[in-house]
Amino acid sequence: RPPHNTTTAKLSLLRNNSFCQSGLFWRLPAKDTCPGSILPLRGTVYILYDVNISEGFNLRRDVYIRMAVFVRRLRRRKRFRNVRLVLPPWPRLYHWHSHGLNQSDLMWRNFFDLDSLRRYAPVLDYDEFVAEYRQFGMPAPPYVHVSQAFRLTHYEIMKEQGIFRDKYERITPEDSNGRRIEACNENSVSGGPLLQQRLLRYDRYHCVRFQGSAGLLERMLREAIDEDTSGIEDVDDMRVYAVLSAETVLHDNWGDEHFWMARRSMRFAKFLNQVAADFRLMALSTTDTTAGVQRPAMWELERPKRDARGGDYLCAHLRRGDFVRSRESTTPTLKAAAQQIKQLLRAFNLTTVFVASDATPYELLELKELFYRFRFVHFTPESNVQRQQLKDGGVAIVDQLICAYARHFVGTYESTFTYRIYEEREILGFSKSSTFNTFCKALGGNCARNAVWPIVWNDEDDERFY
Ligand SMILES: C[C@@H]1O[C@H](OP(=O)(O)OP(=O)(O)OC[C@H]2O[C@@H](n3cnc4c(=O)[nH]c(N)nc43)[C@H](O)[C@@H]2O)[C@@H](O)[C@H](O)[C@@H]1O
Repeated sequence: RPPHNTTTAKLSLLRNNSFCQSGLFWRLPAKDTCPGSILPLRGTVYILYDVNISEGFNLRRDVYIRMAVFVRRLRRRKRFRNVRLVLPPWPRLYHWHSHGLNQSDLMWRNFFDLDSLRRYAPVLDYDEFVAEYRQFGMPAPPYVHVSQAFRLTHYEIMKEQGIFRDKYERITPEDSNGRRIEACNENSVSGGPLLQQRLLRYDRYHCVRFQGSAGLLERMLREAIDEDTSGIEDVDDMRVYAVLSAETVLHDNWGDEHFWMARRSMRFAKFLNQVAADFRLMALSTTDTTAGVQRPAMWELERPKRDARGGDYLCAHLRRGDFVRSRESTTPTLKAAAQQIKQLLRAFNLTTVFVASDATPYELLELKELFYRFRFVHFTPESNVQRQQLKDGGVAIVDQLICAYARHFVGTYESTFTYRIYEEREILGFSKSSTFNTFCKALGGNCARNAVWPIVWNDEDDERFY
């Protein structure tokens, strides 16, 4: 796709612009010729981002946190006071196997409560962004003009004289031996398919070696804004930038109070919570009250607690799929997993196990047969209508929400799916011992355990941290 020429774009917009006839559409227009709704958008910087195409749902959630913490902080800077983070449409993910479902280009509101996200950081779903952007007077497609797109890639050698320094540099698509650097291929979707969006064009594409935390992105964006600014007359223009392979960016401070505030703001969409609550009630006789969990209407009202009891069931997250082959040495067989679950059920005097898994239906049947003296519960959508509504991503979230309310939880070694359940239980107020548990390869083995990253609270006004 050829880069779009900015000047041509500006001129054609000027000709067609029915809203803002007083000047270039992204400048502050005269009050009498433009809709009042766009005046507060003066100087907006829209940051679009996307993630490596092969990453799964739960790592993507972590990348969101890095970006959300970053833009919330960035808002403090004068040039970025109107910054917006544009949420990348979910492409069809590698793990979403179901057929007959519309699973590409999904908006975040299919999975998350956007109002809740927005009370932490200024975010827009992609279609909201396009609608907002069009108010600037874009009369016809392509509506969105990204002035610079940055495809991030790692440095080949991370340490200089043994030291890991924050740094970035724009590079050419070939290495010093003239070999093409695949990550720099402008037509590749490996950094995320964002630039393929039908209504979007970009002007300049940079391949960037990047090493450092989200704070370093500010420098990269400032440099871009400086390049795009010719003088006093366009210093406050609206700008759009895109960052691809944003998983390259590290957390400013992983696991601190900012991480946890952003994480707590990631409440799931209300209808997913309802499906999970109905299932917990009907299949597991569990309510918020009987489980003793905290879940105020707003995440800001949550407070530290450690006395959640959980429903009368144990939850096991048993990762199968690619883990069976790629992590063979740490992933238990079905039989070994069943042995470990049964030992835990006896230890906690429970009779019901809820299993969350990406196992095939055949594997699930095989597993169920190993629990003939216990109750084996697994969630599947109750109807085709519900399956269409939830999609594979929603089913996985319902699984997580059921595990989050269990008396005891055990998860899979090095699965981000398991880690997100740990976090949810930390927020809900469970004891660490009921949460941070990991399957071993075999019963009784001395095995590697997942890291324990407990929640960090700040119950005072968070403004003082900036
Ligand atoms: C090593 C890496 O691990 C990463 O997996 P990992 O961290 O477990 O976790 P995720 O990145 O979320 O990817 C696993 C995906 O598999 C499905 N899945 C896994 N467990 C369950 C479950 O209990 N219930 C349901 N309904 N679905 C499940 C779901 O679509 C989920 O997003 C992968 O994303 C990478 O591709 C790579 O394999």
